[in-house]
Amino acid sequence: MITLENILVKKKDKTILSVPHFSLSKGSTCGIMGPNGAGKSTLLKTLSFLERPSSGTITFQGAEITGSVSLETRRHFAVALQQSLLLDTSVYQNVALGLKLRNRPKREIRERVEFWLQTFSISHLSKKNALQLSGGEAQRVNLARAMVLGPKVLFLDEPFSALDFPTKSKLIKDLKDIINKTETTTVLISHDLMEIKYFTENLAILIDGQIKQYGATADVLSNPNAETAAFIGEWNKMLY
Ligand SMILES: Nc1ncnc2c1ncn2[C@@H]1O[C@H](COP(=O)(O)OP(=O)(O)OP(=O)(O)O)[C@@H](O)[C@H]1O
Repeated sequence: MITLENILVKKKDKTILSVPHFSLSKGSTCGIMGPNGAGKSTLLKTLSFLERPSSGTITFQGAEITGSVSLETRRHFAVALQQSLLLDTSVYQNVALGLKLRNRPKREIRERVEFWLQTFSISHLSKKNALQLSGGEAQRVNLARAMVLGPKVLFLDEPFSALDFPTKSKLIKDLKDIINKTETTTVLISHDLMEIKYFTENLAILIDGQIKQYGATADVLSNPNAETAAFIGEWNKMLY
């Protein structure tokens, strides 16, 4: 789906991301874990074309993306962050906004918004102001707002980290079901091993701007290499 080759991202002459090769297969769920400042958000911004690398090649669905990214390509991606950044209007309008900006017909907007409000179990909040929601409700609206656009790739940067355990586990389960059904390729940055273990098929361990291990999540966690073990080792042993 997306391939990176010889990617370097430099900030103020310092290399903060160096990825010789990375590929994300269609319909997969990929976790990214690593210490604070390792470059996880930078990798996510590079994969989602929000930030252009200093050098290297990015391929999307077999076509190399050079120069500026077309609006059409950008529209295949959706990003949800830890902070839901909702607008001061109703839940319905927040979810409808992206479709309105794409000039979709009114009837289609209504049908799609209603479908996604229902799918995320937030239909009852439709008329409520989005700034008056709990953290869990706001994150559901945030994810509905992303999924209503029918993205091919969904990028999630710690979307569950501010939620309490029951709220988080219910949302993760619902989102996993949705992603499986829609076969949406998904990238999840998380610091939570349980989240990663439940949600992702593949896992990349990023340390000091480099991917130190990448493979099936179960393999990476059960057979960590020395660098992965030094990062997650004790925690992994305590939990599993
Ligand atoms: N605009 C910038 N200018 C200079 N340095 C930057 C800039 N953006 C990021 N960095 C640096 O790049 C490194 C990687 O940042 P990034 O946000 O990608 O890490 P991260 O793994 O997502 O961190 P965290 O887990 O704390 O969110 C950090 O050392 C950060 O300080």
